[in-house]
Amino acid sequence: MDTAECLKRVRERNPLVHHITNYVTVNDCANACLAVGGSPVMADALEEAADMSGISDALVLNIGTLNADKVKAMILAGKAANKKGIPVIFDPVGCGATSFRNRMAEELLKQVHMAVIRGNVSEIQSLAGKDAQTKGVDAGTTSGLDEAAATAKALALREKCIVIISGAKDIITDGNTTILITNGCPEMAQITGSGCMCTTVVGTFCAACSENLFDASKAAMMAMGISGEKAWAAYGVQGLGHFHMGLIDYLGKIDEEMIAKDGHFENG
Ligand SMILES: Nc1ncnc2c1ncn2[C@@H]1O[C@H](COP(=O)(O)OP(=O)(O)O)[C@@H](O)[C@H]1O
Ligand SMILES: Cc1ncsc1CCOP(=O)(O)O
Ligand SMILES: [Mg+2]
Repeated sequence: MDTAECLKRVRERNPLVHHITNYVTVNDCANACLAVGGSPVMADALEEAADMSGISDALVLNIGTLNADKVKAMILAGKAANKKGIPVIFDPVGCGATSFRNRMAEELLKQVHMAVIRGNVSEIQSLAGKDAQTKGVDAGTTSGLDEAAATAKALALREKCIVIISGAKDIITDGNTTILITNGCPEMAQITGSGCMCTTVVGTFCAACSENLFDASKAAMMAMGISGEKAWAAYGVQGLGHFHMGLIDYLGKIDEEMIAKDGHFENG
């Protein structure tokens, strides 16, 4: 499925995307989902997490501000999502920073089948069992592109899922096919929420195009990167606050023509 077709489907289908996410960027994620054409719902109560996933088209699990109860809700929602056959998209925020986070992330992978895992390089290295240090929620340890791609592939094969490492070039792999998205701009790493929004956008595209999660992930990462480029060009001069809002503006403005013309990738 080409990228323009993926975007068209998101807008036609207006999928419901259940999120259990952090309290730092929750509003950014809800607005990013709406802007690209989805319908977000944030629900983390133990009493309703499974029911909400039961009426949704995808589930996004983001451990940015985790606690023991939130993880229990994630497991209930994740199992309901797996049972229903909707994709679960996992953002292992801060994995590699503390042992609690590492243990909880491992537990989630044990209990729930994730369709897509999206994180920065040290988060994915840590999840893959490599020695990695995450600086709070920011990529700590770095790695060459080839080494990062090898780690992503190994994790994708181990978890039977798609793995995305975001960065200057975003790596997307299912363990067999690997591509690099070259859209985006360095300033995206300067605002909190660009990673979380990426995961939300991936979740929204996967919800609408669940028959081809690789193409959906590719289109979603392109949409995010293109929106970042255009927002920086339009609002960067005014500063990071305007850029932040501009990113959501462009997630709403992006259309089939723009994604087909401005989306760039290389084979990995
Ligand atoms: N140096 C860079 N050049 C281009 N795009 C970047 C760069 N750093 C981050 N991005 C983009 O910013 C978004 C968030 O990625 P990242 O900063 O790795 O996530 P996180 O916030 O989870 O650490 C992605 O769309 C990614 O492509
Ligand atoms: C700062 C922070 N602290 C806990 S979650 C969070 C937001 C992380 O967002 P992102 O991964 O998109 O930078
Ligand atoms: Mg992040």
